[in-house]
Amino acid sequence: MSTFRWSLSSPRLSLRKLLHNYNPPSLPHHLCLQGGGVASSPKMSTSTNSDQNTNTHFIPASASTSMAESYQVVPGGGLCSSSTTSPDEMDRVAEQTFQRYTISQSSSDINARKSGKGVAIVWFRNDLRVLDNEALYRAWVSSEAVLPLYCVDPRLVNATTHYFGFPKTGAFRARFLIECLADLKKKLMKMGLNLLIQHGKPEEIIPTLVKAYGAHTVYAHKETCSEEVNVERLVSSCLRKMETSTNSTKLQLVWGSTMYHIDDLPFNTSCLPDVYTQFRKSVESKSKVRGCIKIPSSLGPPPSIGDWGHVPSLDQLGHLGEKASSYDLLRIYKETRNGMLGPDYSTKFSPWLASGSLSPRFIYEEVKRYEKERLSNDSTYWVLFELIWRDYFRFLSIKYGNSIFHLGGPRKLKLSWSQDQLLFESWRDGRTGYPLIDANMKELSTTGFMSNRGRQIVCSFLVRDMGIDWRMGAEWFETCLLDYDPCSNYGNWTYGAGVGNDPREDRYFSIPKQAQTYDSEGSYVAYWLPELEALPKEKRNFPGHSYIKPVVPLKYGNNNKNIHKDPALAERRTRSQGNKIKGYRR
Ligand SMILES: Cc1cc2nc3c(=O)[nH]c(=O)nc-3n(C[C@H](O)[C@H](O)[C@H](O)COP(=O)(O)OP(=O)(O)OC[C@H]3O[C@@H](n4cnc5c(N)ncnc54)[C@H](O)[C@@H]3O)c2cc1C
Ligand SMILES: Nc1ncnc2c1ncn2[C@@H]1O[C@H](COP(=O)(O)OP(=O)(O)OP(=O)(O)O)[C@@H](O)[C@H]1O
Repeated sequence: MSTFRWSLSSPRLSLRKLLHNYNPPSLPHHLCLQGGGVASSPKMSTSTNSDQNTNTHFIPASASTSMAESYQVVPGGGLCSSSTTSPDEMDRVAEQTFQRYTISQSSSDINARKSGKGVAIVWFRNDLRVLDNEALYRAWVSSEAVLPLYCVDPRLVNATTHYFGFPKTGAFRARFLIECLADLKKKLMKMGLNLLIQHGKPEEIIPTLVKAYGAHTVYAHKETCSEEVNVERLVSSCLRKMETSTNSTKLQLVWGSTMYHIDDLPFNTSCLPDVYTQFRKSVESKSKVRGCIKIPSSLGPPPSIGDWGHVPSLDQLGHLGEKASSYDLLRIYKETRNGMLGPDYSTKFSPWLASGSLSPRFIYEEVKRYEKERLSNDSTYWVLFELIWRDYFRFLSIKYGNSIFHLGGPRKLKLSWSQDQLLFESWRDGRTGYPLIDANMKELSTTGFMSNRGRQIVCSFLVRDMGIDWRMGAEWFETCLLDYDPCSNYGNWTYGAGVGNDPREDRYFSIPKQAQTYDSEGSYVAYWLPELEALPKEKRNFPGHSYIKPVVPLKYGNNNKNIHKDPALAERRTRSQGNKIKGYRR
């Protein structure tokens, strides 16, 4: 069988370590696009020690490297067509992808489009890509010289989450960001530009640059959540303050984070359907996904800059010495996507989508190409189906504003919740006594990733079995996730906590049932909890006295016999159960 694999072109990234952590020999090798190019972004490197910031790697002794080597997110995007893609091959696929999504300088109409004068700044945010980047394209069209800029904003990297004070950006995502920036810089240089990296607040840096280079416009991608929108407002207002009778510089915000463009929705976002299926059916039948923006392959020269700055190091992002620590898969994605173990069950596109290194429209075009050139089935469609979820949560964040971050959620429900620190910590650290929960939480803190199935299960357990304030879980995810995106994270948490737009009233995930269905042989739990490996397969998820005693009983379950006997914890548990019962009486 010919085999193909997903190949994002993406950052040389710590996700490699993540994948390194996966990969028991029994992994199903099946998830992949074929035929060339699934992404256009930074690349995932095979080299763990390839830059000076990468001196700390998490590679568990038990992990074999072969799978990690074989599951590479390919530079330049593209779906590779071999089971052992070499770096050379990946570079070739990346180059082909780049050609496909750019316009050659010799193309006849290319210069006809470029009419602008002076300097335009591109302020990169969560759009760390060159392909399908409308802000970059518009800046090029409207100027003689483009100045690409990234601001290392202390509010993102050296800050804490809103309510519970966890680190705002954990070590894995910080490392991922570094790799995305390094890759973006390299790509821009290849196109005759560079990336100016400055440390500080955009509202302070941008006006200074505008003044120094006489920039007439600042282009950036529009965000939707209040923290990011506030920064947009501050930048705009600082630019307005600089305005003189001869000089006015505008901040031009461009939409580019979703597969369906906001202007192509068949409704205003204030009337967005609250139920996902209605949203999906409506956009599928009435909207069209726009083509990717094709950008010239050469964009330079940039304005003359003395010091372009360096890609930040991990310690500059507040993580001194911390551990950050080919196959034809697309055709069977629908059957595998609920898996938990290994690199191949799902696409792993999310970190690149969240950093904007990868555009969802790019995936759309590549899936369509795969369908045309190879095959089209439920699985190929299902990737788009999942991407519509991502769009849905992004548009919901516009409709519901800050309520997605509030305890009562978009439905403004007044439920009572526990903030029991001990229970929360047992969840966070993977010590609840339920192997499926503990394995997932260990995977999260060790790699910065967790499967969608795992996220739903641990969310349900925290809010429904422990009765804990869902925002504690959401903020912990905000700290840890490589693919943290405020809309998808808080959207899914409000949904899972029953304060969002879920038409189902009590979305309870029964752990025994989930374990039997998705980890029937206990391979996943044994991978993350090696102490369970020696048990018979059918016992690994139900280890009884061979494992930590469960810290709470299940809401629907009869495992109360074996509950933790620590009286303080038991007392707290009773309280939190009380809260929970009260909380769920609607
Ligand atoms: C409690 C909870 C929190 C989550 N937080 C985030 C988050 O911060 N960032 C994030 O990108 N996703 C989040 N998700 C959604 C989902 O779990 C991840 O997108 C997915 O697991 C990423 O793996 P993948 O790229 O292999 O996904 P695949 O299964 O291959 O799906 C392809 C793409 O579809 C999109 N997608 C799939 N499922 C969802 C979903 N439920 N909601 C939104 N988009 C989806 C993602 O962009 C994903 O990359 C969360 C889900 C839950 C239940
Ligand atoms: N990108 C983001 N990531 C995480 N949290 C965010 C993001 N954007 C906004 N928030 C959250 O949104 C909330 C906004 O809080 P803020 O105090 O500004 O307003 P509020 O009083 O909560 O809301 P409102 O003004 O709508 O009543 C905070 O919980 C903040 O953390």
